[in-house]
Amino acid sequence: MDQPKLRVGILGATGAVGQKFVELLADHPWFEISVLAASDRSAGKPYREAAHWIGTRPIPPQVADQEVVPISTELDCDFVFSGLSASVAGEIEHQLAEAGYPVISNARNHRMREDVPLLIPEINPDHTALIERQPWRARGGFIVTNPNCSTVGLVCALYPLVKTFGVTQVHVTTLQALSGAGYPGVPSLDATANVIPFIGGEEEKMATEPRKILGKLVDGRVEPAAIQISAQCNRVPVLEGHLECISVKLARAASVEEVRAALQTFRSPIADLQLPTAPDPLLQVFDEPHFPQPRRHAELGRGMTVSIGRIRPCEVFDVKFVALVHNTIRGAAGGAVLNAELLVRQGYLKPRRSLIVAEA
Ligand SMILES: NC(=O)C1=CN([C@@H]2O[C@H](COP(=O)(O)OP(=O)(O)OC[C@H]3O[C@@H](n4cnc5c(N)ncnc54)[C@H](OP(=O)(O)O)[C@@H]3O)[C@@H](O)[C@H]2O)C=CC1
Ligand SMILES: N[C@@H](CC(=O)OP(=O)(O)O)C(=O)O
Repeated sequence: MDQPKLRVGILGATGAVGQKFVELLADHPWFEISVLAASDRSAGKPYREAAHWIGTRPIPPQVADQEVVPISTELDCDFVFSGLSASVAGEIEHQLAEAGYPVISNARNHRMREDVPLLIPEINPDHTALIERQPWRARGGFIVTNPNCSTVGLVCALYPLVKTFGVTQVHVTTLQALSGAGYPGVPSLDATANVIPFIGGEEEKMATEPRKILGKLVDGRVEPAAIQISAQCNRVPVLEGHLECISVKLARAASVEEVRAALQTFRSPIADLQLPTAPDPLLQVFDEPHFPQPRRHAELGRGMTVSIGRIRPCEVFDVKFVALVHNTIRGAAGGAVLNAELLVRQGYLKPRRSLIVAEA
């Protein structure tokens, strides 16, 4: 890109997802970190003191001593990424959009709002048109969200089948990593050598979010896809990577080989946009019967690839397989960064100063 880097703020920069944003944005070719914002507990401290750093690489040196600031409507940046706790994200993101900031959010609060895109660039890049219906648009502000981490893996795996054969019913059972619960997350006495068969709100999100993402944009509104989804969600003692066992009823009959071919040959509609964070290919299909595995494959495509394996006939529906998604990269910070890259290419993200000058 032949223009200066856009200056970004990270809301919730000290949290588990905020730290992933810091890692992914430290050397980003289009964006530079300008603001690190968190709660009053962290404000005023250097980032290395405020964040309990859980990354496996050191804190990027350019932000280690940067002061964490409180969240306000006068942040010195062109747009913000939100990795805020859902307990506060709804109100804060709303205020920032109202103040004219584009908000690229990872939190659940605004995902199902009618005028907010629930975006996976490889699946529904056209849904960004919803931005034009948002009440904050005239002042330059808007909100775009990315889906729940398990939803992302499910929808990426389903999309080629939806396009090629149609899908009517889905049953999915998840095995979700501990990092999905943030830090410090699940108590060690619950998590160690154990499985917890409940993640609050997760099954409801998996049943509803895919219908919006796979929905069609008609007269500026999303008509949800008519797919029935039943989800069962479990927390397992894995660090990163949600594994999902998926059974699918197709709208028209297809052999396992046809299903495999649809997944293997899927080409993303944004493949030619050369977005820095987009994986190529989006889907990695394994033939080995014991793949994909979280420890071995979650990092594929720098954590942005969705891996698929064990494609076989289903005795109840038509076909079943396993999918793996990196929950804090593709399912969280990396997904949001890719959303922002698409918004740059579509002309929605620009230097904020130029908008303010144009308004004056
Ligand atoms: N972990 C994951 O895999 C995924 C998480 N998400 C979502 O991403 C968001 C962040 O999750 P995660 O990083 O795990 O959560 P954490 O609890 O680790 O981090 C929460 C962040 O929010 C900040 N915060 C909390 N209260 C306030 C407040 N009153 N004002 C300003 N900032 C505040 C915290 O700042 P401070 O440190 O100062 O308290 C911290 O930076 C959540 O909405 C979560 O649901 C989505 C998909 C996947
Ligand atoms: N619930 C997810 C993480 C999460 O916070 O999801 P959401 O952003 O949809 O609330 C997990 O535990 O793995």
